[in-house]
Amino acid sequence: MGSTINSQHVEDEGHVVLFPFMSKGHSIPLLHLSRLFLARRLRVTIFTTPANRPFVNQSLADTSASVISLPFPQSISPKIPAGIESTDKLPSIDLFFTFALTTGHMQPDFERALQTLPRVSFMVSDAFLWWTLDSADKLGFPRFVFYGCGNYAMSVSKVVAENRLLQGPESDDELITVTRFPWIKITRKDFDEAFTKDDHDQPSQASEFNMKAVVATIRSFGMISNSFYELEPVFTDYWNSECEPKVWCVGPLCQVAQDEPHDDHHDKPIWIEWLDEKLEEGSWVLYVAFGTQAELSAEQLQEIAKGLENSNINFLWVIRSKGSEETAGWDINGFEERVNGRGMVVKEWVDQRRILMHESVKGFVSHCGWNSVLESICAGVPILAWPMMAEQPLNARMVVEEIKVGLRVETCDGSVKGFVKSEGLEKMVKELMEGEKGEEVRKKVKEFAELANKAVKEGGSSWLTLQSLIDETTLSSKKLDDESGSHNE
Ligand SMILES: O=c1ccn([C@@H]2O[C@H](COP(=O)(O)OP(=O)(O)O[C@H]3O[C@H](CO)[C@@H](O)[C@H](O)[C@H]3O)[C@@H](O)[C@H]2O)c(=O)[nH]1
Repeated sequence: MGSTINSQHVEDEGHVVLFPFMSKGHSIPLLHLSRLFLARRLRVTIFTTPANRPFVNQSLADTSASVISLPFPQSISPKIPAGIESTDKLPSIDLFFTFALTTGHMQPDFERALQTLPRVSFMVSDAFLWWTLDSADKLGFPRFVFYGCGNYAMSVSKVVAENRLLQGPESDDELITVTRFPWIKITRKDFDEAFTKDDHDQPSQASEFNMKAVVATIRSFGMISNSFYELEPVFTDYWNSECEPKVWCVGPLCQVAQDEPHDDHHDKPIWIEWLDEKLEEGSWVLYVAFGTQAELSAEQLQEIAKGLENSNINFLWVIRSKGSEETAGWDINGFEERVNGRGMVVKEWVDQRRILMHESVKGFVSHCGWNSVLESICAGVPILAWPMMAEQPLNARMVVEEIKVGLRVETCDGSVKGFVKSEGLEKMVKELMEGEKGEEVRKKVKEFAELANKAVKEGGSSWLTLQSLIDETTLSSKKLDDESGSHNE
């Protein structure tokens, strides 16, 4: 799947337009998906914005994908600082909905650009770019919605919303049975406050945005899920028998990168060298990282440092590069000196998948962003689940309670997104790396790693699903061409 695709080899079997949402967690999987389309001989055009273009270009440098950037309409929302075109660069995640709603102003430019392209067979655009459905409708091609999350989170959220389950209990921590899946219990805290505290007389930006995304999803041709059937069959079957539109599981998309070669002589960051040393010593390493969006307070960072230091476990901790202000207020240098040799702190962008695949890495403290969950599963590394926002609490339930490939960090008040004291982290880190429960989840995650690998190989469930998606859409597009007598350029 990770083979080099160059323009000479691509035959024009159809043309797909991709429009990823402007955040790393949403763009990375769609960039992987574009490689799969290229490998199936489709022409690929990707839309982005000027500030995101270098990342897209770099990710697809060895391919024939065309990249088009449209201006980001920053002037519409002066609260968004000039030059910020990605949610992971926003000064605060509180600006998320302003940012997401602003993207709607890109529609006229998007449609003008689409009109200059060869006939489009179909489009895949992020669920957060709801307005792209209208553009596809106007220009007469089907739109697939890309949801960055898994089918468990999608299905549970749908059942909870439809049955108004969050409105019942008095306390935010009270367990609520998810009626359609009665073995699953959630709390109000598993969901973002933006959605649970809405005032009906004055709908929030969050509910306005949510409504637009949901309505556009229902009207779309299909949904593309970064998951594989064997990971969550109950929830995929539920969706495809009781909900619309159909979901097509074509993941885990991170597997696309599995065969990408690393030039170890010229491309070996110090943290990989450090992991190599640990492997030579025969020591295991815990990887600690919380994705590209999570905002941790200085106090929380301090407790993490203390917990890791006291655990006596080797660790590699990646702190978001944006966060120099996040690390203010605690003595990171003193900490690094004290754990020298046993722990490493990195404040740069890393190749997370490469770290997880390293043989020395045997555990992952993760916020349970869906990409991190999949990357950990594919690498056969068990997770210490520490959800922080968005659908991460549901992903954490899936990881710990449903497929049992991880344990949960201990919050000091027992609540889903509560503060974690150093003792709660230390205890669970030791359990994950050295305890019996850790051993059980390590065994289980390796079973899923094998299933993930099979799913994307030729003849596997995701491989076949992708083929049927392409067949269905490109055949109908060709039929339209034949009927109208037009041709692809
Ligand atoms: O230094 C870094 C930091 C991140 N990553 C990659 O960036 C992605 C991060 O994605 P994810 O783990 O899903 O975390 P978020 O960035 O927090 O993702 C957002 O998007 C996800 C997909 O919709 C949601 O599941 C999350 O809740 C939401 O916060 C992963 O592929 C990581 O491998 C790197 O490669 N290097």
